[in-house]
Amino acid sequence: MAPSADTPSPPPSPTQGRPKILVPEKVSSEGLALLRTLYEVDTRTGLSADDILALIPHYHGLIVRSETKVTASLLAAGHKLRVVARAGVGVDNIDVEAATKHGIIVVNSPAGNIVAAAEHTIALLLATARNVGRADASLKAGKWERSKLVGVEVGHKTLGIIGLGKVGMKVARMAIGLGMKVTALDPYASPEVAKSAGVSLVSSLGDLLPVVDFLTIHTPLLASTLNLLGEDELKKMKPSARVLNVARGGVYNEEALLRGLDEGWIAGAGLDVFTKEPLVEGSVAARLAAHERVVATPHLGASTVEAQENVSMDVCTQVLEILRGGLPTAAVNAPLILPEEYRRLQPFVKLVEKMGSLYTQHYARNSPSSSRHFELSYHGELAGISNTRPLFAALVKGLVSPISDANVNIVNATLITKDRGIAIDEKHVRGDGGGAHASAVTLRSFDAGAAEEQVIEGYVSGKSIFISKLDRFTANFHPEGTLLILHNYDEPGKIGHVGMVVGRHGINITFMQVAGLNREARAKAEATAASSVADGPVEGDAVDGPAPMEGIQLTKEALMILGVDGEVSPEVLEDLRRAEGILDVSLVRL
Ligand SMILES: NC(=O)c1ccc[n+]([C@@H]2O[C@H](COP(=O)([O-])OP(=O)(O)OC[C@H]3O[C@@H](n4cnc5c(N)ncnc54)[C@H](O)[C@@H]3O)[C@@H](O)[C@H]2O)c1
Ligand SMILES: O=C(O)[C@H](O)COP(=O)(O)O
Repeated sequence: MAPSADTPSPPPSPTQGRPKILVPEKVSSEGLALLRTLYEVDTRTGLSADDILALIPHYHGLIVRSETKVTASLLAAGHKLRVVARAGVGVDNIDVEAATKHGIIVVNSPAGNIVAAAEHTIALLLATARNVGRADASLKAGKWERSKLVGVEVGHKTLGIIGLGKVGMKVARMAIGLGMKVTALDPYASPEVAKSAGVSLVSSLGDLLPVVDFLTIHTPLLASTLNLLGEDELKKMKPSARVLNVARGGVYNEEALLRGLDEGWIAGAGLDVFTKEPLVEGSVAARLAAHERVVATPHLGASTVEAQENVSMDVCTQVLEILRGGLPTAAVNAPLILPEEYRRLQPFVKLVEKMGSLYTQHYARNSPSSSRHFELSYHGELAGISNTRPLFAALVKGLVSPISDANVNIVNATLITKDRGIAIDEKHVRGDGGGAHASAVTLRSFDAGAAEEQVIEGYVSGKSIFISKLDRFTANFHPEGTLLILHNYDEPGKIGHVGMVVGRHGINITFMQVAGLNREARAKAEATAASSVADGPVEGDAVDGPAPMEGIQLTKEALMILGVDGEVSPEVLEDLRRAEGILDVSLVRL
């Protein structure tokens, strides 16, 4: 696309064959100096979106922070573009899918600004506690308002953290250093790591919200975290509580937070991020930032000299490598599958990713203490494949995608397992012929705390993927769409009752399947039932887990798998869990 007459002219020095990199935001000079040894680097801040669109056809690399919107049309206009680098973590301003489509690599710096974000959270914590912003403004206005600006101490108070990942854990350690008690909610955090840091973990918002004096959020913005804290949740907190957000705008519902501050259900807020940045005059976000009980900063979490040097070095090193044909260390969209392996492995990659996601949503929900040791076994023809790297990466992607916005690929999969304390062994089971199928995959999770290992088995038929086993149950369903998985006693009337509950909430069932106990489990259950009938109950016997209604019903357990259309609210799940004979219910989005 040729630049139009009213757009800025291309960079002054005509290229002498050296690749060119456009930097339209403030990026630390350390990394840029490294790039200048080999390439032509143009730092041009203050450009409009149209300016960048007009200039982009001349550039091989683009380095941005969170302000530049790297849209599909900008990427399409970048005929020479080979890499887009995000000097920071979040890539929500980049259309990664469009970049992948155009073969443009997107890289970021996953860890360069963690300390900066955590320190900024602590700065907002203390500023909200001691009215630092208001006091400063009042003094600058020539006032001396000591009695109006009395604050509260943070020492001995309870800080609630939602999301105990890289930033959350750093905040926890700093807060403990300030003498605070720290309680966190993160269903996927390691209890061992939390315990060793002195953080107590709770398993629901209901357990967290009423007890905290301060609340801070450190999750990514995902479908599951958007509006995580609305009116109902904020009203569960002490009216003296203060809330912080240095993660992403949208995790607190901004309208509810504004009302909470106006009506006094919440005492104050420290906000660094907003749903729309920069703020739009008159918007709810702008009214929040202007509120007298809010200390607000313009997305400064990562804005320290040190963090900017870190992220600049991280991404510039990668841009340097990519433009000379090397590999990035933190690629956001490196292909999960290499072209030559694509045709052969593609359906299995899809299957294994779904198995990982099914594991996290169906099992990890109930056993956050899982030691996260997995075994991925390949059976039949698949056992003969030597490069299973895409399958390994697909499992990691499936395991973490329901809880993280990390873009897992063959380049960063191992790094992500290390970061998250996940151990995966791969096993090639040659000679078993894949059972009933030409090739099959088994995922086992070993959990030191649980009585049994957890097993998911799957296979591919043509281009379709199927789950054939979930623990002791033999199944045969497509792991796709929204599923409700119910563990229940297999009794007459159960299906009708479940259908009624779901129908009452206006949810349409697209398919339903009952998965019964497999042969081995059934034989075991029958033996247990027979011996319990022969022995009779012994006084004082302890019963672990949900007690069967009668011994013989051990043989009548089943899984009911429902494919559903429409939104499944927590109330639907509660209604289903309350139904007689239902042992457990999980909602899985695949
Ligand atoms: N303001 C800034 O300038 C700035 C700087 C750095 C990072 N960030 C943001 O901070 C956030 C956290 O970054 P990180 O590097 O610590 O990410 P991370 O992936 O290391 O940690 C996120 C944690 O959230 C947990 N989680 C996911 N869904 C959850 C849920 N529904 N309930 C509870 N916990 C849940 C995950 O298990 C994980 O432990 C991201 O949104 C990132 O973009 C902002
Ligand atoms: O995602 C990030 O790294 C932070 O939100 C920082 O964004 P920034 O680089 O625009 O400061």
